[in-house]
Amino acid sequence: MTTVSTAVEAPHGPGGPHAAASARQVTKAYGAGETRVIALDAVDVDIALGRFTAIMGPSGSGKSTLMHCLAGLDTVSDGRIWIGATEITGLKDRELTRLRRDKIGFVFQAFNLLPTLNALENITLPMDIAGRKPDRSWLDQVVETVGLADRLSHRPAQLSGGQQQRVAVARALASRPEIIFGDEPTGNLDSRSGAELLTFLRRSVDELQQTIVMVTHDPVAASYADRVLFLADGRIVDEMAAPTADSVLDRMGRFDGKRTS
Ligand SMILES: Nc1ncnc2c1ncn2[C@@H]1O[C@H](COP(=O)(O)OP(=O)(O)OP(=O)(O)O)[C@@H](O)[C@H]1O
Repeated sequence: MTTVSTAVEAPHGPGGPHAAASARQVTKAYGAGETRVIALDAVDVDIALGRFTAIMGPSGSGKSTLMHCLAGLDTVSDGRIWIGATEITGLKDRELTRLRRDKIGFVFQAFNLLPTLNALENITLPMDIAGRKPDRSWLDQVVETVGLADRLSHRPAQLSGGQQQRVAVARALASRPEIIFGDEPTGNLDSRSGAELLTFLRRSVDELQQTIVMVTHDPVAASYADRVLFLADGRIVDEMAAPTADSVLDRMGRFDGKRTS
């Protein structure tokens, strides 16, 4: 671990120039007294820039909590978090909202598309709301990458679940966020649509240099990542580079007596 910089304006966070996000000694506790739960226990992690990272672990191990804290959707009880060079712990609500809007993309299980807008309008909606003009050539590249070029004028109801989720991914990619967080983004998809979506996420990393962090229970989904972080009881207990579905399944099997979904 490198020395933790205290300057908010530092050119990079404590993980160095190749970290898109970093956590240092992050603890998250819910409740108080006898019902107090330590969801994250002094977690240190760096999320590699331009890479695809999966977060796995048994149910209740703290995966969603870690992702929500890294993405500034939840506050930490202790410790510090950076997105790129910007420390987000301690930011005021308004600054955090702006940072999330400008630097972070989200893909959740629910697609959250507006039914009255077509695919293209849904993709550009967050930028329209922010008053930003989409970069046309980038948008074309994103639409091409996620394979939606011939579906742009369709409304969500005219698209399959997999296509709707691809619109949600394109929406996350459109503003070129520094980092995209996905919470079980393939959770509601059949296996074919899920595989398609994971291929698109992989391509956005390989071809568009996107940084992606994805929480998943599925070893096949995790095998699309460059690196898997394994959480247990609120701590990162292991990690794996170049994962395969079998190697991830094998590692998950060693969480003795714990449910994995
Ligand atoms: N809002 C909350 N209030 C109280 N406890 C919470 C809250 N959110 C999470 N927890 C607890 O924190 C721990 C970690 O939860 P978290 O949702 O991060 O786990 P997870 O690994 O994502 O689980 P799953 O795989 O089941 O989605 C669990 O013990 C959970 O019960």
